[in-house]
Amino acid sequence: MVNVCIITGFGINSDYESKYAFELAGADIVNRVHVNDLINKKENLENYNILMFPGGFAFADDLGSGRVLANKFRYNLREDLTNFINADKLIFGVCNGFQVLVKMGVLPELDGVQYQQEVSLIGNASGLFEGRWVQLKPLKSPCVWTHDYKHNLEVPVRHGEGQFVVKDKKTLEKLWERNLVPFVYDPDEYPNNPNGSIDGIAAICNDSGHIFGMMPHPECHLNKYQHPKWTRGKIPAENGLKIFKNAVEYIRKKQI
Ligand SMILES: NC(=O)CC[C@H](N)C(=O)O
Repeated sequence: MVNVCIITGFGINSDYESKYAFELAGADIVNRVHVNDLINKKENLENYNILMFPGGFAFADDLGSGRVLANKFRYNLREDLTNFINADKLIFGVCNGFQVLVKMGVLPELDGVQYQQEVSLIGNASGLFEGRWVQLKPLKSPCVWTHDYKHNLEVPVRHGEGQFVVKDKKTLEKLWERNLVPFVYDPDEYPNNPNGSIDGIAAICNDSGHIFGMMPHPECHLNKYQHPKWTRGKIPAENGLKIFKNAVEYIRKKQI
């Protein structure tokens, strides 16, 4: 069985699209689960094998996007999350969800999960909220979620704090040495790189390829009708649905 837990509550707004993406991808159970229901034990992560943090404005981006929700998990659900990660299950964070994962310190977890932040996503270099479709180039990586992308992926961005930064040069070197960057903005220049991320980094994964985060929204490009040029231009060969299908097929094969 492929059972997906999609975190919701407190200003998250891409949970329904994310649920639909996993249903299209063939998951068996896809539940939107309020973070408080996990904390109050009304729900339990051990009933799931895929966990997604969707986009939105959790806690209205107070203290910086993703910070409060990251702390809610880090200080109330650390044991459950660690068990989930150690069971080789899959975790995905999109936009606000990506911000949560890096600020919780579980991505990229270069020296094992220690809940210590190693990278961040800060205010866009433009100082503006950026919203548009962008091109991403897939790169070789262990990422389960981006397996077998052969063409540039076109997906929308909509964020104010998407600038990927690292705590030091060593961290950046490790990300490249270990191929932990599954997507870069291509071309790596504004406006296609909407936020000024270092090296055009749009997404990162951990060494196992099970934990993955990206700023653009693949759940908003699941079919050609969502693409802005579907009535009058060339539709890209691949869309965001493949990310969700890769995850569902991985779990089904591994029966985790
Ligand atoms: N669409 C989103 O998830 C936005 C993330 C975050 N609120 C930001 O503005 O950067």
